Amino acid sequence: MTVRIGMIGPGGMGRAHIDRIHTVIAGGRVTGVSDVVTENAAKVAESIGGRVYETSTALIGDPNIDAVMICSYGPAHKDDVIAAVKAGKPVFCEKPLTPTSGEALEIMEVEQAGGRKLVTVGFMRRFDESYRQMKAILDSGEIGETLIVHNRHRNPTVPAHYTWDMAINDTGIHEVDTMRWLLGEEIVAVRVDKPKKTSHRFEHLQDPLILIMETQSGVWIDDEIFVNNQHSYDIQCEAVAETGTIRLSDQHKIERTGTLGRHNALTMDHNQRFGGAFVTEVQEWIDAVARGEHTGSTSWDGYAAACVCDAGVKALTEDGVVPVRMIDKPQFYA
Ligand SMILES: NC(=O)C1=CN([C@@H]2O[C@H](COP(=O)(O)OP(=O)(O)OC[C@H]3O[C@@H](n4cnc5c(N)ncnc54)[C@H](O)[C@@H]3O)[C@@H](O)[C@H]2O)C=CC1
Ligand SMILES: O=C1[C@@H](O)[C@H](O)[C@@H](O)[C@H](O)[C@H]1O
Repeated sequence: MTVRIGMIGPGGMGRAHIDRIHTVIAGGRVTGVSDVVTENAAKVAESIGGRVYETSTALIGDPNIDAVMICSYGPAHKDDVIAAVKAGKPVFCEKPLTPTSGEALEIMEVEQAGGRKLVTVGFMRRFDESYRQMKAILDSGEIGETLIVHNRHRNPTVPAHYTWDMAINDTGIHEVDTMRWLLGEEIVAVRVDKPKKTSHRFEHLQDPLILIMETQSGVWIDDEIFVNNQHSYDIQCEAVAETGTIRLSDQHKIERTGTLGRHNALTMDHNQRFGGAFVTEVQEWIDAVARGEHTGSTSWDGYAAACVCDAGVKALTEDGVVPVRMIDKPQFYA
């Protein structure tokens, strides 16, 4: 069976997923697209020999679409995720599930009422080989309890429409989810430290910033978020445990040695750095859809991450520690 996928919002991320699905991933094909910019939808549909839909509602409602992939921007996710769930279709939604926790709660309510887990959130770092190796070592207990985790999330630049809160709920949300998964516990409190701002790019951003998080058991996490570093997509993570530390190694693909010394080729974007993780993530989703099962992060994960981000966004405008508020995990997501 080939899973017929309808893609909503084939921009940069959506087109990269289409390319993966049509070249290296087995078992699926994007057969329809919709976009608020209809010319974009038409162009992408033509390039893949697929159908263009006037609206996402029409795409979701078409019985010839088996599953839905949402790659529009965060604030547009909720309505389409809910429509797909109501139509009983598996839906892969790029991160963030929603920028705020209230919207994610609405999704969970509709999903639970339908009685089937249908929503998968695109937190791809869970599928990255190097993060997986870190987690396996920490879970084995061989270096004791984890005490501190240091993270760095750096981008060369971000577009002008990147709003002030996105440093937390669009960028930092990757570390929020990865830390919940890596440590297997919830984050209970956050603080944002605000260093001197870069003179490059946008006045409306606090860039860089340091997001400080604390987990239920007291693990202390820091995350430097710097989205206009002008040089590379630089993701770092180091876990400090009782008798050892583990960190992601440098993510360069090659190293050249010559008269000018030794040089790394740094990754410049998410597709270069996490290409392998995206392939594994989307392959597992398509396989699960074909079997009629759920896989990957749930709406609960999208909700829990959004709760931490809500507190982080508040902490961006206030001094001091902000507690994270979330409901108890429903049995449905256990
Ligand atoms: N996992 C990762 O590392 C990454 C994830 N993303 C996520 O992917 C999503 C898309 O990001 P990009 O592709 O970078 O953005 P983009 O701006 O390149 O593409 C978004 C597309 O969605 C369309 N769109 C916007 N609102 C819509 C609506 N209501 N209905 C239908 N189409 C709509 C736009 O016209 C555009 O074609 C975001 O949720 C973003 O956070 C983006 C980059 C990396
Ligand atoms: O998800 C992503 C973008 O949406 C986000 O805006 C960037 O900051 C991240 O590095 C990238 O992985």
